[in-house]
Amino acid sequence: MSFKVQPQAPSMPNRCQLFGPGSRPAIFEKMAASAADVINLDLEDSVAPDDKPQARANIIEALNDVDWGTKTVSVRINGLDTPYWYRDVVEVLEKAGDRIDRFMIPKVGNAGDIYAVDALASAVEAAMGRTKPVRFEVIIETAAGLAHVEEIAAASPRMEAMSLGAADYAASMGMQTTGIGGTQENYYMVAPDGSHHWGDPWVAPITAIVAACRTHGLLPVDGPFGDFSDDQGFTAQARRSATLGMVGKWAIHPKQVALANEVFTPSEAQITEAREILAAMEQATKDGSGAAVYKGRLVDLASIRQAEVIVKQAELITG
Ligand SMILES: C[C@@H](C(=O)SCCNC(=O)CCNC(=O)[C@H](O)C(C)(C)COP(=O)(O)OP(=O)(O)OC[C@H]1O[C@@H](n2cnc3c(N)ncnc32)[C@H](O)[C@@H]1OP(=O)(O)O)[C@H](O)C(=O)O
Ligand SMILES: [Mg+2]
Repeated sequence: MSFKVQPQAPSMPNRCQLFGPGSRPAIFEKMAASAADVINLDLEDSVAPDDKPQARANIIEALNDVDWGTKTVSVRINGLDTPYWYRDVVEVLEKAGDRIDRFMIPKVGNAGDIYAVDALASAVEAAMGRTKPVRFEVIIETAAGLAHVEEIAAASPRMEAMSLGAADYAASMGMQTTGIGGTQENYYMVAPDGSHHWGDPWVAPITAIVAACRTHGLLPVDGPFGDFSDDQGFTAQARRSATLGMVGKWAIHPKQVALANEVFTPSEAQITEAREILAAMEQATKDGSGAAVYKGRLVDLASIRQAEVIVKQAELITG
């Protein structure tokens, strides 16, 4: 371990982030009634330019009037290359009351983008006498965002979570794809027998995001999976992300919420195994040993840390 101890990510459930366009207020109550841990009310790419002012007004009304229960509520503002984002920040913070928890900042390219939103949010909060600072989550979805992922993670004490936006990321990187996340038809290896084996083109940005988040104590989150008719594909993508250290995934349709919650909630079998490993290591420690054999395989002090990840995830969900 480095002399600098790795900070803990915020202790909050973040298994599923359900999105809905701010221009579609009829679904807000349904979003609030869903089993998602986080709600993302969108002002960015799911809202047409002419609808932005009305979407802002809808979101402000919903933040004041809808019962969001214990969910984390986040508003995705427009990108810093647009004329909309400053009004998103100012109007929402001036009028939305205390029920807003996070701003999601899309297409961040460097720490300066976070600084700009931080400065504006700080000024509005001071002017309004707001005592609850809004927290930030960002989307890594450009080449610049990936290149500067660590400085972005460290950019502000407001930072809480970071997601991969597979569609914009693919566009920015010039990837030859049209699908949003998951298996991409042309990303395959050919085995000696000529059969095709598909690889995961998202593993590099996911790993970079997880490393930046873990270094700076943020929650790493997998973004959208566009084909909401493909449950198997969603679950496979979510399982890969969970295996690589992400804590949750977006849902762009309500049917994806249960799928995400299932993957990012440790199963009974995973929890039992983790507890058995901890028990085996407790016995090993009593016996004066730093290692033990569990089900025919080595477990040691690192296994304690691995098992504790799963036990802590389970405890976070059950409270
Ligand atoms: C890719 C980049 C992104 O920006 S992703 C995030 C932005 N996108 C969105 O926010 C889209 C969110 N989803 C939707 O708008 C809709 O779900 C839809 C358009 C995809 C489908 O809506 P539709 O009404 O046609 O779907 P139905 O199957 O008919 O709905 C069934 C039922 O559920 C209700 N519903 C629909 N959507 C939602 C929702 N989001 N939340 C809650 N409830 C919802 C709907 O009203 C129906 O209700 P019922 O009639 O049964 O009562 C990213 O940035 C990148 O770059 O990667
Ligand atoms: Mg995007």
